[in-house]
Amino acid sequence: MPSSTINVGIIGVGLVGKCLLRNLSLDRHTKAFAVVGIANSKRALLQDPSKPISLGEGEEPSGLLSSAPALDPKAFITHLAQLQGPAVLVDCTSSPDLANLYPVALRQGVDVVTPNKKGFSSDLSLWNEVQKAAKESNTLVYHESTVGAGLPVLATLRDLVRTGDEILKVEGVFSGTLSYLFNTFCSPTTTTPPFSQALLKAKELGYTEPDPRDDLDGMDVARKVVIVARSLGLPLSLGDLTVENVVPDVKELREASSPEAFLSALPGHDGHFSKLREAAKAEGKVLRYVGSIDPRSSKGTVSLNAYPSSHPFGALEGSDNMVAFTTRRFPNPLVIQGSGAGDEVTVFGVLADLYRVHDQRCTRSA
Ligand SMILES: NC(=O)C1=CN([C@@H]2O[C@H](COP(=O)(O)OP(=O)(O)OC[C@H]3O[C@@H](n4cnc5c(N)ncnc54)[C@H](OP(=O)(O)O)[C@@H]3O)[C@@H](O)[C@H]2O)C=CC1
Ligand SMILES: N[C@@H](CC=O)C(=O)O
Ligand code: NA
Repeated sequence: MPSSTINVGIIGVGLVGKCLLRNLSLDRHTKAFAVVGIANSKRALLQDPSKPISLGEGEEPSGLLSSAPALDPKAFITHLAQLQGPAVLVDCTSSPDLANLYPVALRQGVDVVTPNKKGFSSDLSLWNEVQKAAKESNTLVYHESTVGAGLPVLATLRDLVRTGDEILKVEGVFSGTLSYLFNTFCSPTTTTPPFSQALLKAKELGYTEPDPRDDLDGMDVARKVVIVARSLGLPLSLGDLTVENVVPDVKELREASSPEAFLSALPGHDGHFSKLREAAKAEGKVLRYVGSIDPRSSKGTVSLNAYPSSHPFGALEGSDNMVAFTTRRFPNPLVIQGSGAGDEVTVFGVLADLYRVHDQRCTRSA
């Protein structure tokens, strides 16, 4: 009897994972997906597909997990592998340790869908191992939300590459947080908040990484640039990129002992960012944090630049990302634009990936 339902295990039920669980609890998705496991960093609830886990109105994942046993990530994967029918591990953490387990899941026949950038931007050996494990075990890996949240950046790239286009340049505003920060902090039309306040707002809106220093030091954008480069077939790693850290070079910020210590020291350095803004303004420009890849030279850069407001990057608003692919077919670049951070837009990409798996698994076995 062909399966029409995919068993889903979600590790990480914070901002993104909780929003995913809430979406998967809606009637429109329950025919296609049964949530058979959820976990945070401490506990895991495993369930039979006949009694899928769902999150009702007003319920919190912490409530569902309160009396669950301790998480053993390998046992979580084995639970998925042993169930009847196709299964997907959805990693909604930012943990490198879980990313290291993707090959283990794939080799047990469990597909992987994730917005976690760590696994695809860290050691090239892990990237290669993931591709090899997926190929050899005929399993699937999708990670659209690792770049531009749910915006169809990687799907478009895959189509461009697969259909034989030649990518000449990829350039973009890849961070929802930094886009929001510089769009509001450099707004020529509205009263601008101090930089540190804009960051707190970005955190409140769910745009930042669990540790906002990962956004400000450029590493989040660098990871996205590496993922795009590798998706293009370039063997780039973080160490190959030139990355501009926007955190002022002072000990209390660069060596802050915790995210909280960093956030409480930042207001003392608002003047640093105001000076940068005023210098750009004096030239009629605004600040934007941009990543670019030149496939011909295999070089990638991530930096804070000044653009006139008439430039497409200069005209961005809110948390918008903008990714421009200049290719042989598209000498005037193919441009993707839209909100690049936040729970709903990230979950859009994760759900779209889950439906990609569903299309292939449930058609294949039918
Ligand atoms: N926010 C956004 O706009 C976007 C986010 N992403 C990515 O989505 C992922 C999740 O982000 P977000 O939901 O904001 O993060 P949160 O910090 O809100 O949630 C993280 C969750 O992962 C759990 N967790 C952390 N480490 C482990 C571990 N080693 N094993 C098991 N569980 C663990 C946490 O558990 P506990 O509560 O117990 O600590 C928590 O449930 C990140 O990789 C992020 O980069 C991607 C695109 C956009
Ligand atoms: N912190 C990230 C979230 C999405 O990847 C960002 O701001 O872009
Ligand atoms: Na995306």
